[in-house]
Amino acid sequence: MQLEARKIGFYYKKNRWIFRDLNFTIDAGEIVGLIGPSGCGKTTFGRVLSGYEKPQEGTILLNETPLPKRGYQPVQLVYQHPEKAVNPKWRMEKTLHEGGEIDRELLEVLGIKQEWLSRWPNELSGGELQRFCVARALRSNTRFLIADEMTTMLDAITQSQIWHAVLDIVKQRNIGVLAISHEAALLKRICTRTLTIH
Ligand SMILES: Nc1ncnc2c1ncn2[C@@H]1O[C@H](COP(=O)(O)OP(=O)(O)OP(=O)(O)O)[C@@H](O)[C@H]1O
Repeated sequence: MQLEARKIGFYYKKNRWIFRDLNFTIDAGEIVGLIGPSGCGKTTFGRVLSGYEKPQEGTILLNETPLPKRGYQPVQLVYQHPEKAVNPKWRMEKTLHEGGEIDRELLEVLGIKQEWLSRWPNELSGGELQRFCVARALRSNTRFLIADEMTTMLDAITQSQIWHAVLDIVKQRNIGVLAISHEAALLKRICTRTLTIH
């Protein structure tokens, strides 16, 4: 299984390219770091790679096939602000169901307590909420995970617990991960290779 960005170009404002002619490939089971200065386009790249934004040029291919237009997306994105990624009017159980059948074992690995399922998002800490976003993203048919500053706002212990769980799961399921982060030390610890955007 391979996720490929082939000659992609993207802009928000006509002809003001954020990137162009960009090629990138990640294989199943790889954990690739992406680092670079603020504003260089890392988040934009993650959004294009996961199918949230459509590039003006080039294609995103999963095993040589374009990403599905609808239905469950095999490339999942988890970003920095879990509070913006969940519906504030849904209890956590419903949010989890958005990702399909609830996998109890996954919840346990991620340290999600049963009693949190009946809570509203604003009744959880940032770290607790992020665990739900990770669980929702790691449904059984997820093949690649884009983790965009996934643990940046969390304390060191929570950061380490979440990454520990994620690395366990992706290893078991041979999921590829693109980890976007400002933290070179974190990327050095978890990644098989790291790319730097200048
Ligand atoms: N929705 C948008 N509309 C217009 N311009 C945008 C939009 N989102 C981002 N940009 C611009 O695109 C450029 C790349 O932004 P992006 O968020 O991808 O960078 P980044 O490398 O992830 O930055 P950071 O490390 O600060 O998160 C920036 O100049 C930003 O101002």
